[in-house]
Amino acid sequence: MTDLPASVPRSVAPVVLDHPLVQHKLTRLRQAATSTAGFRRLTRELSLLMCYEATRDLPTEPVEIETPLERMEGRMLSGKKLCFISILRAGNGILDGMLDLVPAARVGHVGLYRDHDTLEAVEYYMKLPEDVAERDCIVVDPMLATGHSAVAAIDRVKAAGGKRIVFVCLLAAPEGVACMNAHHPDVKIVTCSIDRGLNEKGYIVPGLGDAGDRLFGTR
Ligand SMILES: O=P(O)(O)OC[C@H]1O[C@H](OP(=O)(O)OP(=O)(O)O)[C@H](O)[C@@H]1O
Ligand SMILES: O=c1cc[nH]c(=O)[nH]1
Ligand SMILES: [Mg+2]
Repeated sequence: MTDLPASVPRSVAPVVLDHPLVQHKLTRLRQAATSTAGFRRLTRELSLLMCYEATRDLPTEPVEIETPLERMEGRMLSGKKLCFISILRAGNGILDGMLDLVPAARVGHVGLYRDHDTLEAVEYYMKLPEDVAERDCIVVDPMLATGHSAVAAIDRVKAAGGKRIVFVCLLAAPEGVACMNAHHPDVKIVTCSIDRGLNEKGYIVPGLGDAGDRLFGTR
């Protein structure tokens, strides 16, 4: 097989968090009997764990510090800055946990809803930090179903200059992963599970239902 030229982006394999804590919390999250409060708390806890993985490749630099006993060289995040981008509205459930870990990150919002009939993403709001081009971007949304919403959001982040992008979700469908790989093969997906597929209404199965409705108690 001939090697692709370096300019052609390749698909980055999705990272599935198979850690026991993640799987335990995800299973409780999926249960229909989990309350709105429980769903919100579990989403926040899972977000901390996903943030840990999504920030794995951030560069660090040596820093001289004094412990109470002696001088030493530690490491801290280098000058590169982070931007979290939440796909409204369910993305905000993940954003909260991410900001607990990186409180200084900038935040962008892309408002999209899925048209129930066409399953296409419809934009209703967008606000990104001006310097998004200089930041590492982590786009968050609990669900990657058809992939239309994530692809539309990342289209907009790239149009604004965003280059290094990771996409974080609780659940992905194989269809959504394929859609992302087709449109944004340079974007790494971090998820807690790749489920079996989509049902006739475009819901992830076995899934967890409508993430936005479960987070905000709107149904
Ligand atoms: O991959 P897709 O097929 O595009 O589906 C995933 C999208 O659907 C849900 O949003 P929804 O439209 O329900 O909006 P909400 O967050 O306001 O509930 C979910 O939070 C994703 O944004
Ligand atoms: O299963 C799904 C698919 C899209 N959006 C959701 O909230 N859940
Ligand atoms: Mg919804």
